[in-house]
Amino acid sequence: MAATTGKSPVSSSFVQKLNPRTSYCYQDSYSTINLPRRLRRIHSQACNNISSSSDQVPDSVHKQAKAIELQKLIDDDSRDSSISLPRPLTSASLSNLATEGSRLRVAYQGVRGAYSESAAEKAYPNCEAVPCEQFDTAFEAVERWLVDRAVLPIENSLGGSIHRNYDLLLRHRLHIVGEVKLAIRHCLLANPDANLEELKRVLSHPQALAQCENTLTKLGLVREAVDDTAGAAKFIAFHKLKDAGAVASETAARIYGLNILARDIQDDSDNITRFLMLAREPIIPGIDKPFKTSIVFSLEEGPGELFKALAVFAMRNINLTK
Ligand SMILES: O=C(O)C(=O)C[C@]1(C(=O)O)C=C[C@@H](O)C=C1
Repeated sequence: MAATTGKSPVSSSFVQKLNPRTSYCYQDSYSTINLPRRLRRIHSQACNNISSSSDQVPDSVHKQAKAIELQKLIDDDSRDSSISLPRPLTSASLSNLATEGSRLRVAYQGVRGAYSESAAEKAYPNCEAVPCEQFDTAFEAVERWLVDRAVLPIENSLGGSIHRNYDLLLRHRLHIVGEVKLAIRHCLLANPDANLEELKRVLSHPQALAQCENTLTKLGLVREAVDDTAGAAKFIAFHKLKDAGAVASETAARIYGLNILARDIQDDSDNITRFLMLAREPIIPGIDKPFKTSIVFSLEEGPGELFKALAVFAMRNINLTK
């Protein structure tokens, strides 16, 4: 499918155009009547078939046939209780997916060479990382079954929590199924015919610019925020800019043919970003190993409300972490 080639970022308008009929079938059956997984799949096929019905046969005949077919499936399904519930991913099935070499498709925000792409590859070593223009597009790509997972940077050791991305988790209905920590080692990149003295400005993701605050101030460069680090590298390469550099990874330098003017320019050598892996279905925690569960809740205003809420965890010896 064009959206999964990994060559160019997926835009939200592109996601809209992709076979909306099939996607709606999945979505409708999932959210409104909560059909088991097997039925959901077949329900979408039924929708496709209806769309390609031949001209000679009256529509009512097709609809009746589909109704009978669907009723038979529901009857069959209710006889077999083992398949009558949606089947969430288990931790075992997840690790199989990663090691069997099946190419899991993982959406990330940015272009080739972004740190999120490296995070996707670290979490799922054999995956096909799918670049998306915006985070919303990456989420939507999972929700519409175009990809299997999305990657989301959530916290950085220097910059702290990425609040905008926490909000995205609330706006969408995806589940956190894993996390990876990635050491972020920023480079100052420039076109081969540019040199440090000529640089006046530097482009990058706002988080990356903030992580290199000291170095960039010392160099006296004007900061310009763009969507992702690799996008900045691509931009200065494409426009052959001589007065602008980019803060991005060594991988981005290689992909876009840029020179590395300085390495490890982040303010702290221990610069770690934590990324979440998101899926349509949750993992049901087992008892074989410790699991981390994320909870979001709000409280009434009042003395001791937070204390009382946190006591619920303390009394059950549950460790709280970020
Ligand atoms: O721009 C990128 O390359 C990203 O993957 C995004 C991002 C972020 O949002 O924090 C990821 C890691 C670094 O902390 C800097 C930028």
